[in-house]
Amino acid sequence: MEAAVGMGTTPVTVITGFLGSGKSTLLEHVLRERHGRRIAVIQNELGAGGSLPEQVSMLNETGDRYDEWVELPNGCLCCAVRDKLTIALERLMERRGQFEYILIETTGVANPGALASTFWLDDALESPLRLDGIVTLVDAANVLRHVSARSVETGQVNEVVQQIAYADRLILNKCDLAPSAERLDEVEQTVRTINGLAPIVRAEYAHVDLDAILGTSSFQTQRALDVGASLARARAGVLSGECLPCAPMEPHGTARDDAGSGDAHSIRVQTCSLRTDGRLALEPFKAWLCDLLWERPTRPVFRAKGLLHFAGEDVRPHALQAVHDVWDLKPCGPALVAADSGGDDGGQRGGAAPTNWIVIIGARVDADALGREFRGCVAREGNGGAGEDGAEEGGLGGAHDVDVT
Ligand SMILES: Nc1nc2c(ncn2[C@@H]2O[C@H](COP(=O)(O)OP(=O)(O)OP(=O)(O)O)[C@@H](O)[C@H]2O)c(=O)[nH]1
Repeated sequence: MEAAVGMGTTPVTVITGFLGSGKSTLLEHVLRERHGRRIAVIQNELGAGGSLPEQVSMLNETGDRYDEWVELPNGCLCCAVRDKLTIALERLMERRGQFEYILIETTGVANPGALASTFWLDDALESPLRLDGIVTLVDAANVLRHVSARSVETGQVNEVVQQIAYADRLILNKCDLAPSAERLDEVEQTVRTINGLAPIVRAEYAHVDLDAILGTSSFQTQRALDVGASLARARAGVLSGECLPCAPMEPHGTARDDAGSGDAHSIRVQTCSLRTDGRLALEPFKAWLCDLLWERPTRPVFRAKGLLHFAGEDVRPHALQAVHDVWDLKPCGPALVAADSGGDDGGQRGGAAPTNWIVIIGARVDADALGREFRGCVAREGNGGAGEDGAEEGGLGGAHDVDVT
């Protein structure tokens, strides 16, 4: 890794990539490695706006947490909360001596070009900060379907393509989920046609050599402007079918991001955050989840995360992670400490009823219906919840038709 910060500027690396591609996994890898740097992290997640994303992504099995964590409010960094990003960066700069590097994790639908411009458009940030590079995670298991999603009416370039096009470094992640080496080569070739310049590193669980992504001084303003111009021409149809094999998007058209900022995201991504108190019945919850992820093609779910509590022996909170049709459920953090009620508590073994959270990101999300269904999973007499065993040790998971097409 490059040793110098250079002329007193603090380098910033932007970590981007579509929903579930492995950004938080990379962040955890970076923060756990012995790299000798004090790193401040700015995290921006779509969804709850409360503490759920932080709990899910940053609590490990022993309940460790990281310091120097700045969480931005709900909304996307590239548009709705861009001003908040500027303020967060300015605040961090007041504590400059306490860290040497800044990492920004964007939402899965951010446009890194809009984000990068923050660094040359804001005078207050331009001199103390230096955008070192944009690192884009590419989900080897899902990227082909993402880049080929089409919208004949709009001809829009989608977020996945933008994120790949603007990258200074590309991580082809989730290589373990590719069905064959040939398919992986095909995925890499497709990525290469969108961005022919950025080095590509293949990875599993975002395990990469940090020298390949940090301190690379790889960001160039002129290249970012050129990429922006190419994408704009592709959007206008000029480059359709030439440089970017991607231009069109899904038939459900252009959508404004949830926060209604005025910056259009091309994928109609909607987010809903659900919560319910009590302990959930494991089997009904699993059945609902599988139905949600696998059986509703007209309302696809791209991503779900949750912090859940089940009835049964294992009273530890469980983190749910789902990306398209693959999901897993693992214990995270210590069990809630509460006095055992001793009697019939409707499956609330472990004492006071805990709160379950789930964030669902998808298309045509019907929050009311999902809320009812989620609440229906609370353990009670008759749905197998009260008194049944909880999640198995080591976690549960599911995969359905995991294909790269
Ligand atoms: N099999 C497999 N799973 C992975 C890999 N990398 C990450 N995951 C899993 O994929 C899920 C999503 O990973 P995250 O790191 O949370 O993805 P993200 O890009 O931060 O997600 P969003 O912030 O919601 O966009 C988690 O369950 C990870 O454990 C990988 O290389 N292989």
